[in-house]
Amino acid sequence: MASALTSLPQWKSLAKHFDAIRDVHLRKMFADDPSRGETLTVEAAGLYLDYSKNRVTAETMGLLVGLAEAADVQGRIEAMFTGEKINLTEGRAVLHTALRAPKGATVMVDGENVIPDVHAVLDKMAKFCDRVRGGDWKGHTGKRIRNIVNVGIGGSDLGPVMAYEALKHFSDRNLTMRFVSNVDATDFAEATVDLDPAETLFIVASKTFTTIETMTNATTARTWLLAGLGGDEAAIPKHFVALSTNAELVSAFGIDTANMFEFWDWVGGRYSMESAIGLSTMLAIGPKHYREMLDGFHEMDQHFRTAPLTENLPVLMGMLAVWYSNFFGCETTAVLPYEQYLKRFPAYLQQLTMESNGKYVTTDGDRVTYDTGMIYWGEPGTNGQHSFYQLIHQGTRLIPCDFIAFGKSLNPIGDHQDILMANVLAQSEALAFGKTADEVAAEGTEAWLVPHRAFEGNRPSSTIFADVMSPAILGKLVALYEHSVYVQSIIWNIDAFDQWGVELGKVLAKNIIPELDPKSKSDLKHDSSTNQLIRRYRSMR
Ligand SMILES: O=P(O)(O)OC[C@H]1O[C@](O)(CO)[C@@H](O)[C@@H]1O
Repeated sequence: MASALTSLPQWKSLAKHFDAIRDVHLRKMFADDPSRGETLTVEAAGLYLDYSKNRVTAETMGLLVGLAEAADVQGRIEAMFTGEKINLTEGRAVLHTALRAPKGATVMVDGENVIPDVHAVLDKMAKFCDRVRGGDWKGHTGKRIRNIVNVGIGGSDLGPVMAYEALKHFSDRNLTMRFVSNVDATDFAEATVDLDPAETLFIVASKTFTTIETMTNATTARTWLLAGLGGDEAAIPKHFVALSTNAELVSAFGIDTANMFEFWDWVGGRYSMESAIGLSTMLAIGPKHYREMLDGFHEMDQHFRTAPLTENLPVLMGMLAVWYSNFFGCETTAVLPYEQYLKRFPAYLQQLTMESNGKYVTTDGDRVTYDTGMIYWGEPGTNGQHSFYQLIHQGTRLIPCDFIAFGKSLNPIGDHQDILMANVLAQSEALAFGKTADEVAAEGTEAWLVPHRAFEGNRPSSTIFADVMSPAILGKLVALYEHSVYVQSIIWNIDAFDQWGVELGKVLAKNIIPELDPKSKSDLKHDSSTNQLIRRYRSMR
């Protein structure tokens, strides 16, 4: 049965257009339209997007925008910003944009303006951060806090880690920041091996406060702290704070709810890095820089909400993703930041993009008849050039790339920045234009070697430029990808804000835990493979 999406006339026009341009080389596109490097660009909120090295023409972009209009992208954007319950399967509004709205804004959820609550939590976080950073918040023995350990996983870890790394330049170097996420005890052991419990503050970050990895690590942290401080339970409130939507479970865990920083069910885990989940970020960079980050997010939000679709950065990026996923059949997108501070950005994006758009059921409950979310991956340049770029240049798969680069370095030493920038420019040029067999032969290459040394090119990429890494730019970049993900989900008619796909494994793991005990008498009722692996593990313990 054809789906509503693929029956749209706009979809059909795109399919027809795709047949016409699928084999057109970027060399020809640039020859036919020598100014496309200037025209197929957009600049907004301090980000410059050059999408001219994509396998598109102005006509393609018009057709993609036509599809976005047909899918009512503008209406769906407004629905998100105004608190409609667009997370259908969980019956929730999706309002990460409210977290970064200014004090005077109004965003209604169930008849209540949530902005005063958002700012009350931000103010509470700022006061707390000032006390810790200023040395007024003392540990149990009277020593000031010098180590912060964020205990969380998924959205309660990836955003904080990524933001800490991204904004390290702005961070207080007197504070040691650590992040524990994996239930593998090695993560906890290595993160705390050199820390003095008397100077250590644990942030237990969990929206639900039920996540087994986080609760296991938090319990271990409690034991570690008490062991180091003579077992006095009175130490807990001075060394533990919680970030959660679940006051009841925070309290049951033994953390004073006065030391809990709240957020709400309309903030998805992977959209929460600027909620209370950002406490570690605020501790590292301070409340002023944190506000600058929120303002950066907000500027991109405003752009997304108000700019015409043809000049709307997240819309254009989202529609390009649809183009590559559904027409070229691309399976992955590489995100390649030429900025060392963004080294964890691809890992962060993996959750944002794949937990959001890894869905095969439409909002109407039907199986989709087209591909949805692509696989996102990447590494900072130039490191990736010396490992996996070979496959992007000469492999058999088409991998659209997002290059992210900056005009200035926060560490301007010698000619590093020019060399870095020359590389990012060279990569997108080489990918697009390649090197023909004739060009290779003309260099005197022996005939048998020519095919190996030729580059067919026609590999698409987008380049995003910003001035210099800063809290505001980070906010803009994250918001850009968040909104691009949403645009894709609108076209595909999937719920980008639930994550039922992670549930089954959680339930099965809970069942298996008691079965791992070698003394367990319970009959193993799994498949023969799982049964045998459990028996093996029992004997290996
Ligand atoms: O913050 P919590 O509730 O511990 O959840 C952590 C992560 O687990 C998930 O629910 C997936 O299992 C993510 O969506 C979330 O970011």
